[in-house]
Amino acid sequence: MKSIISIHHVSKSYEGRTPVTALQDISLQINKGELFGLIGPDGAGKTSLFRILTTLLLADLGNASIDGMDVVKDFRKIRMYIGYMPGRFSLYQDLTVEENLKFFADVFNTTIAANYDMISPIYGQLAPFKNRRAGKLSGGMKQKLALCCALIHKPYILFLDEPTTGVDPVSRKEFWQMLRALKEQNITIMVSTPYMDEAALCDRIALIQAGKIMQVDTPAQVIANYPFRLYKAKASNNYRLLETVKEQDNILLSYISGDQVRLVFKENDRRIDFPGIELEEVEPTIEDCFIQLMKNESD
Ligand SMILES: Nc1ncnc2c1ncn2[C@@H]1O[C@H](COP(=O)(O)OP(=O)(O)OP(=O)(O)O)[C@@H](O)[C@H]1O
Repeated sequence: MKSIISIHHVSKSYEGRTPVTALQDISLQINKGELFGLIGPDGAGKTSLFRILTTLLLADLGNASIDGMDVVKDFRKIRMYIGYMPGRFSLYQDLTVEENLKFFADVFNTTIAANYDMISPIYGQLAPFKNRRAGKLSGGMKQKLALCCALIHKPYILFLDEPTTGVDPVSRKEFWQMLRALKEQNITIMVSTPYMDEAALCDRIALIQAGKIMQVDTPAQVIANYPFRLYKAKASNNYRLLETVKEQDNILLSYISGDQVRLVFKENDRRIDFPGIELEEVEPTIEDCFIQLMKNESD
């Protein structure tokens, strides 16, 4: 498959009293038409990578290209073909829905009418509120408007930085349906998220932590690559259970996930010195894979 976003050995640090290494030797290829997820917690380096790819920040080392255009030399050209939705949607709070959209259309020397077909399925939901100021919209509505603004010049590559952070679960679900529909129109989408459950909705994902890519694969293959048998345990007090198992030498991994403790045993010794626990083998989730890879990196 043809790659449309190519990243080669990109590194980025920020100077300051405490210098921060935000990206360490990142290499990635994103294929044409892919819905690609960059999955990682706050501070992992997602925004830094997005800003380098959208020509807003220079890498210290390495290079990247968008559809054959270099992010440094060809930055003007790239900006015409990409759409970027930054984290914390960059809307003008005092402008109305329609004024925001018109502003972004003007920036790209186009009009809402000329590109209405591109945004109509999403803008249709916003139309009843077109005279409302952006600052008075709900999180889900802001998110839809920000997506329309990123799409108004008909880009064929979209960069969406944490578009679902702080948005309610229903809007999150709707948003992913919109992304699927955009993918059907042959738009390549690179999207970042700290929500591990959203990883399953991508064609391929990169798991990023502390500026390093730990694994790149399809969500199903990331799960298939999990190297251990994983168990869930429930007890009357999960925190006490966790403290107990951390003292035991037959436990390789232990952490709380939701209402249970997740456990990986060394070899086959499944002894737990805690009364009345229920133990059951489970399929790993992307979050389990992430935690295991993080542990690998720190060992
Ligand atoms: N302008 C800056 N100056 C100094 N440090 C920075 C700057 N921008 C980001 N960082 C630091 O670089 C690291 C990576 O930040 P980045 O914003 O790229 O990560 P992220 O995964 O997008 O996280 P978040 O969701 O919190 O923005 C973090 O430790 C962050 O504090």
